Amino acid sequence: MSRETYVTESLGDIYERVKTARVLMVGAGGIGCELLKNLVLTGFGEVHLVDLDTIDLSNLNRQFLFGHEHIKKSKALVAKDTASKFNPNVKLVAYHANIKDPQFSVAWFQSFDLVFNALDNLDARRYVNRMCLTAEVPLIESGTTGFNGQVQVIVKGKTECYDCNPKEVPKTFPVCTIRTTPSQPIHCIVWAKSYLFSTIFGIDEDDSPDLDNSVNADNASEIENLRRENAELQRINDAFGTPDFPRLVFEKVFKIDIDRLLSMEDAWKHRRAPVPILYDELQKLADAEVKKAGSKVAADDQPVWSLAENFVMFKDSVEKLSCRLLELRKNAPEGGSPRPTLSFDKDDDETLDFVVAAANLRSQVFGIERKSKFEIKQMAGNIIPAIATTNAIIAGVCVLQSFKLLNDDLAHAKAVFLSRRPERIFSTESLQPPNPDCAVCSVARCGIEVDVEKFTIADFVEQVLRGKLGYSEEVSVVTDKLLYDVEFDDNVDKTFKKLDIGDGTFITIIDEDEPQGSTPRVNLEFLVYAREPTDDAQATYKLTHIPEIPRKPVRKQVGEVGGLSGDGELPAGEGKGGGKKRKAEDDELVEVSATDAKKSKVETVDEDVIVLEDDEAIEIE
Ligand SMILES: Nc1ncnc2c1ncn2[C@@H]1O[C@H](COP(=O)(O)OP(=O)(O)OP(=O)(O)O)[C@@H](O)[C@H]1O
Ligand SMILES: [Zn+2]
Repeated sequence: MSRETYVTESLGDIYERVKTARVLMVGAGGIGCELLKNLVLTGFGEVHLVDLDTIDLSNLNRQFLFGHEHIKKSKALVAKDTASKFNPNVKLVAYHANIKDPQFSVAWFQSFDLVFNALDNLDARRYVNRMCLTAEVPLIESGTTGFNGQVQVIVKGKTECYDCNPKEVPKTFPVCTIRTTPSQPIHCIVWAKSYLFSTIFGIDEDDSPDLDNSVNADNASEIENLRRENAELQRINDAFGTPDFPRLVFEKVFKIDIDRLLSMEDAWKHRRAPVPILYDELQKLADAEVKKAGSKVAADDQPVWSLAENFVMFKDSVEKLSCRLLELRKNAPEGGSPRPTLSFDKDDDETLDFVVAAANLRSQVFGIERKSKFEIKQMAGNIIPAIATTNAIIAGVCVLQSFKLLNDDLAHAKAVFLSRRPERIFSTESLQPPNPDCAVCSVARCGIEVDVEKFTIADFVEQVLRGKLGYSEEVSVVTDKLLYDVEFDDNVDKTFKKLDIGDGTFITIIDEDEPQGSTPRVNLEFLVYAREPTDDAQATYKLTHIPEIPRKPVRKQVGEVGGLSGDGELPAGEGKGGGKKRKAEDDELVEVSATDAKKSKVETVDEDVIVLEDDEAIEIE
């Protein structure tokens, strides 16, 4: 019997719909490989897949569409080639690209019946969520962490979207723990990865962290020290790429800075004082070890490296990364901005070696246990081991949920949770209606066409928001950062282009005007369409339509929660009051949230913390 006969027998009438379905799968990693296999074997008519990454050795244990011969090749293209052999009747189209690229427009999203997310980061998930809401295409969102997994069905206006529930708050470490009093290996790893690495290789010299906003009575001296250390590091950066550079960095962070810490005698009354380490001594130690062990020094990632091995790797990785960055800068377009930088990637051996060696050397200084490269890779990459079986189960659930959508049976679609609890592996929940306070789905939407090289924030605020749409002074303009509000007008004369607003950028307008007895208007989300530059002196714009922007509903009490009723429609007037979502467990999916700029601005006020954002950047508040 042919495959088609089996599928017809098991799926019955839905198969006709499956055969003609045109679907998009974003991400071809752990879940994506399993999902693509399922889609192809089920006989979905046309599957488009997007992944920006290339195949890494560490993917092969579970991403079974890839083999050794594919390492460094595009995940999307190889996944397509391998899976196309499973079922020649399925049309596969692969893109080696970032889903955020402008080529993937709203119209392109609209051309699909369904979108599947098989991603590994919050930023891309949120982006696809928004695109699907804008394009009004159903989204099946999935994720796994170790033995846990979940699938969520998202349909605009009918269910919660990905952002209806706040995501876990970023894990933070106080600045003083990281900078002055580390006591655990993770503190040294965070220092190496998020502070030292980005100061040397990541931050444009013109754009060093602005700490002014963060100075408060408690951390003023700390911030002052940090500022001075940054300035010193910048000076060392003048020697970037020269043979002296690794030594200068080493002496700065493991001797000069430590001596300065030691001068704060009070700090060491009740704790072990750090002990600086000396370049020349370690060089001697390393020479002796290299003589004995030859090229085997620090070759392995399982054993904990000796002090000398960490020293050798530190120098070696600083040299290699400096060369790499100089090469990037050499090849960057003249006057182009931003200047090239390097970012930490746990799968990039040279960046990992740097973090391992720098973290372990710092651990030595503070009398903390050193860790192996293998362990540090997990800690620095926030890795909970991926489990192939979890991915396979979740990918299966995604397809089962997609049948409900293709069959127009949203009422029977569910949010599905997989966990390792012995009494119940699966739990399900009815889909909840959108959260009326959600800043992403409970919004008005509109497209705006502009010449981004001419149109400024002032034009936008004056002509569009105040002139055309009747907003008051009390309004904030936000992308992934705050661009404008009544107290922040630094950007008013900047063009959209200068602020990185281009084709496909979302701009959110938050109404903060709360007239007596009324609520503010819901957020308005603009999607920018960049127009071909013209010679017009006037900065003009065109809206796709005049949006209706209703006022926010008056907040409901907790408990007024309604699931989808039998016919898949919302019970009239019901909203999500909260509390219905599965309770977070200790081992729940850990997502490090890059909350929207406006929100994080508020949330981190007065905090003396380092915030690890989703993109692993360091933010010092
Ligand atoms: N913006 C994006 N556009 C396209 N693909 C993306 C984007 N962000 C992430 N991805 C892809 O999503 C996939 C997620 O797969 P997975 O969670 O298995 O991660 P991985 O990088 O393959 O594995 P690991 O993180 O465990 O090393 C990756 O292949 C990644 O390249
Ligand atoms: Zn929402």
